Order: sequence, then C-alpha cells, then structure tokens
Amino acid sequence: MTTMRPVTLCFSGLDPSGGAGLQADIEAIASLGGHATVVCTALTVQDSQQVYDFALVDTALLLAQAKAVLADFQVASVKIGMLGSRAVVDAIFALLAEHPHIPVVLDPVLSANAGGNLAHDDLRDALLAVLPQTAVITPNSLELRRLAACDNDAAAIAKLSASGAQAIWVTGGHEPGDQIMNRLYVHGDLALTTQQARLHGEFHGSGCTLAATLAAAMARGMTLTDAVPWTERYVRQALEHADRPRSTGQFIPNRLAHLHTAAACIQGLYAITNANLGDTLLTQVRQALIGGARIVQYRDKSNDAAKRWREASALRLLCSEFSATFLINDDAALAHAVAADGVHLGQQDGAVAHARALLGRHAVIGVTCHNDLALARSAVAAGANYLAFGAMFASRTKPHASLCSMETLQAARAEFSLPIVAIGGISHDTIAPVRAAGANAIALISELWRGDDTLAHAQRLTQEIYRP
Ligand SMILES: Cc1ncc(COP(=O)(O)OP(=O)(O)O)c(N)n1
Ligand SMILES: Cc1nc(C(=O)O)sc1CCOP(=O)(O)O
Ligand SMILES: [Mg+2]
Repeated sequence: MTTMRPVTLCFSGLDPSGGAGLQADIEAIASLGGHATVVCTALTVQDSQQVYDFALVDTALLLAQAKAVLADFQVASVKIGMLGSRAVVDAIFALLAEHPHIPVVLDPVLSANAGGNLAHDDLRDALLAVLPQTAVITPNSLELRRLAACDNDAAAIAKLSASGAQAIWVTGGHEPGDQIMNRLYVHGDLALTTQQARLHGEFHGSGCTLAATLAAAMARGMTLTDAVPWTERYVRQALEHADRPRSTGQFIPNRLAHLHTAAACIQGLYAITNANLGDTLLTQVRQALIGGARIVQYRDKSNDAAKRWREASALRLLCSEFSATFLINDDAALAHAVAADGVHLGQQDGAVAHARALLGRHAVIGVTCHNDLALARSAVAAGANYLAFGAMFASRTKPHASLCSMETLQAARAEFSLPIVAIGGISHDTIAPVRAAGANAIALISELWRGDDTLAHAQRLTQEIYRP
C-alpha cells in the first residue's frame, strides 16, 4: 500500500535568508498538510534587506532533478517561482508539456520585493510564451504591468489573457492605501475581489508563500475560488506573525506560526506537577510526556526560589524534547526567567496585560475562570489564550475549590473560540463527559500521579481523551 500527502513540485531559488524561495515553498506546503518536492533553479545571495547576486543552476542538472521527482511521485500540482532566464523557462515548460494534467501555479518572479534583479533580460518574453501552460499566475500589480509591458492593469490583464493566461490572481500590496485589494481574473474576466487591511511593513517572500500555498490548495483539488480565500487566510497569519531580524529591512513571514498558537498547543492531556513528586519530578514528568501529555504546568507553591528556578529550568528542557507546551503556574517572572511557553494565571495572580508585556505576543497565557462566564469574557478581552474552568468535580488537591457545572462548560464552548481547559477532580471515568461538554484539554493532578506506573497511566488517560 502507498500513502502520500498531496505532492507539489516546486521550481524555485534558494534564498539563504529563509524568507523566500524554496524555504517558503517547503514551509507553506508542509504546514498545510502537503509534501513539497523541490527543484533548485538558482542560488541567490540575499538577506532581509536586498538581493545582491544570483547564479542559475545548470539547466541539465535542474531537469534531472525534476525528472527524478516526476518519475517517482504522483505530482498533484506544480509551483514555479524564480526561473531566471529563457533557457530555464523553455526547459521546464518542455518537460511540463509531457504532464499536461498537472496544474501549474506560476509566480512571475522578475525582481525581489526589496529591490534587486532576479532575472536575465530575456525572461519576460519567455514567460509570456508559456502562459497557456499555466493554470494560474500570481503577479503582484507591479509584476503584472511589467510582464505585460503595460502601464495600466486593465490593459495588462487583457494582454496576458490574450496570450493564453487562463487565470490571473493579482495581489495589490504594492498599491497605495490602507486597504489591499486582490483580484482574481478568469479568462480575462474579474471573478473574485478580496480586501484586507494593510499590515505595517515589507515582507520578504510573501509572494512565494502565496503561490506555494495556492499550489498546495490545488494539489488538494480545491477550485480556484475556494483556494484563493484559503490561501489568503494562511498567508495573512504568516505575515501577522512575521519577525524582523533588524530594525531596517523586511519582515520574514512566520509560516509555522499556526503550530504555536494556543489553539494548536492547548489540546489533550494537560499535566500539572504536584509538589509531592519530590525527587521523582523529572522522571515522572518524562513518563507523562511519553504517555502522551502535551502540556505541562509547573505548579509549586513553595517560597524556595532557587528550587523553583532549578526545577522549572529542567522541565523547560524536558518539554522541548517532546515538543510539549511548558507553562508556569502563577509566576510570569519565573516563566520569563526559564523561557517557558507561557503562564497560567488565577484571579489573584496578576493581570494578563502585565504577563503579556513581560512574555511577549507569542506567549500562551491561560486564565482561571472558575464557574463564571463573565470572568471568561474579561480574560478574552485582556488577551488570554485559553480559558480554564473548574473544579469540575470534588478535587483532592484543592478540596475547597468551588464547583463548575457542565452547563457552564457547554455555554463557554458555545460562546468562546479560545481553547478551553477543564480542571478539578477529573478522573479517567469522567474525561468523556467533560470532553463532550467542550473541553479541549484535560488538566489533571491527583489522577495523573496517583499510581506507580505514570507512563501506562498517562497512556490510558490520553487514549480516553482522544477516544472518538
Ligand atoms: C489549567 C489550570 N486551571 C486552573 C488552575 C488554577 O489556577 P489558580 O486559580 O490560580 O489556582 P492555583 O493553581 O494557583 O492554586 C491552574 N493552576 N491550571
Ligand atoms: C489547581 C486546581 N485549580 C482548580 C480550579 O478549580 O481552578 S482545581 C485544581 C486542582 C486540580 O487537581 P486535581 O486534578 O487533583 O483535582
Ligand atoms: Mg494561581
């Protein structure tokens, strides 16, 4: 039996800054559930500031790369980025002519966003000649006019459509104004217009990310009108979470941002440490992680700052080993000191805004809401990333905790899109109703650490959490 994610064959240049080119393709396609096979068309010299130089890969070598992939994989879409010269265009499109059923997304890369040429002079005419072989091209408005050698968009669309372009998705980020308009033309006619607020700054590799995402969507068999908004949502998120390596120059899109959102992190078995684990803390937490815990909260109410720092630092490393989310209870300063992923705050543990200022925009901040939707609304307004409700049942760890009803949990699920954590007195047998009421993650203390085989126990609890 063979299994394979939808495969996209990418022809792009290598950008050592990691913002654009092949890395953009791989990150975007992989994070959307596809598999990127990559043919390197050029080695470029660039950073987040500008392009300095490039060297095209030998055409025969490039074709050999592509043939190896095409012979071995069922390629479901092709994404074409930097080609650089007529010789490369001609070679690649001659090969693609042997695979006419594979949709081709062409990003007509002529120059870089930050300035700097990425093509020989003969590229423009060569691209015009192969337009009939493309399913869609994705120029920004500057590339559109340059490719068509027209000074207005309408004339450029008409010319490229007459040259055989079936669909043209023009992005408007280079036009003035605080709103960006993107337009999809099919056979020369306007088929879809979308609008979004402009993000501040310049983004390195935004066009590559967009074209690769669109190709990933087409590899899944999506229609263009479905694929365009899907692509825009993903690209927008990558740009909203972009980082800037220096105070000048461009932002580098964060195409993996969604993997680190609270929605992705706050799911499954949420292990909270117990002070009575003593010297076995690390070994027991390791067992819980092997058994499937996805979140670990360090909860230690002692005043021993040195011990708290030592244990939290060790747990930080341990959780990284398992790509698990590591949070600190109560103490944003300790979370900062040990580079935890975030903090859990009770109603007496300080403001979300204070923790956010200290830990940054990517930190996961959870807030205790007891049995009270009004507390949850305040937490959402303050910028919390998840909401914790409890105690769901009488808790051995916190016998005096007030109870939260299943109705509150259900109402919270209906009202809030943030992940919901249920806590307090939950056992193996009560996981199912709590999950059914809408909890994304199940936080446990006594039930998790009560036996002498934490690994097996965590496995059973994890299985119960994910039981369909
Ligand atoms: C996931 C989770 N939910 C709730 C709590 C309780 O926080 P808080 O009300 O601040 O009580 P303490 O845990 O600090 O005693 C939690 N820790 N984790
Ligand atoms: C730490 C905590 N907070 C609660 C709340 O209701 O906010 S209940 C609780 C204790 C959870 O431990 P156990 O799984 O042993 O009941
Ligand atoms: Mg607290």
